Amino acid sequence: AACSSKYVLSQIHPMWQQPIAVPGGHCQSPIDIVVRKSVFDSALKPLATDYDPETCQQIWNNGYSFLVEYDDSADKSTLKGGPLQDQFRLCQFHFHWGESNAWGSEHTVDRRLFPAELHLVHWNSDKYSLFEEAVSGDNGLAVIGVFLKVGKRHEGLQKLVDALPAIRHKGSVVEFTRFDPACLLPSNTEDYWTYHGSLTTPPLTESVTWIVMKQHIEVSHDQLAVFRSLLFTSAEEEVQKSMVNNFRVQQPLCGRTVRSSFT
Ligand SMILES: CCCCNCc1ccc(S(N)(=O)=O)cc1
Ligand SMILES: [Zn+2]
Repeated sequence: AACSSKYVLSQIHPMWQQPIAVPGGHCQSPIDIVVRKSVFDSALKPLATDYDPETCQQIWNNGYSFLVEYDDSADKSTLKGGPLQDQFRLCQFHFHWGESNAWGSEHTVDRRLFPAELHLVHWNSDKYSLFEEAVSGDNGLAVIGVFLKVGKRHEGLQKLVDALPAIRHKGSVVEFTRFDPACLLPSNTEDYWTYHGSLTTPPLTESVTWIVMKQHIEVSHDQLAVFRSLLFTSAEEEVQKSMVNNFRVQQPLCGRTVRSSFT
């Protein structure tokens, strides 16, 4: 399945701008990871993240999710190793979640749904000079996916949760500094699945090396409830819609192989 990275036209579903069908896309994301069909690859290395909290700049509501954005004008917060040959720069992270704890993740593992999923978005700074170029370029992006489960309170996440009421509406931005995203990674960063896919929201370009961590992180019910207090809508809109179920439906594998770094 040749994974092109050209822009693909997609039908936009009124509900959540949910692209439901993507003609011409054979490497779309997210997918269901069928564990027994994944192929162990001993050449896969542990992830090597090197994030500088000083590059953290702002947190904002873009009407799909909330994003924490990093200064990616230099190689200061980087990702290497894993399945990657090149060096990638962190540009942002965000989440996807459900209206209930029963669903919300984009990827699934043997059809198992998680209440939420974290995406750490990086672009290939060996090949490209801007995120916008890498978005539609081959081997342009690397996204780390981390599943969230409801359990004990995540102390590192709380600083981010406390900032959310200030960005309730679409388009709101507040300064957000000195946040180390490494605190959101699971303790085990050796075990992951990896496959070639796409962005899960427009432009849906097939430029992503996905790295989905096997180990989840835990957050409390109350922390996740604050995610759901965000709104899809801007302050001016008369009907306010709560920001929930901002995940894309699973896409066909189209013959792709999912590799695992563990047996
Ligand atoms: C050209 C401007 C694109 C902005 N948005 C990029 C984008 C979309 C989806 C994902 S995801 N959900 O696949 O990680 C990451 C980044
Ligand atoms: Zn995402």
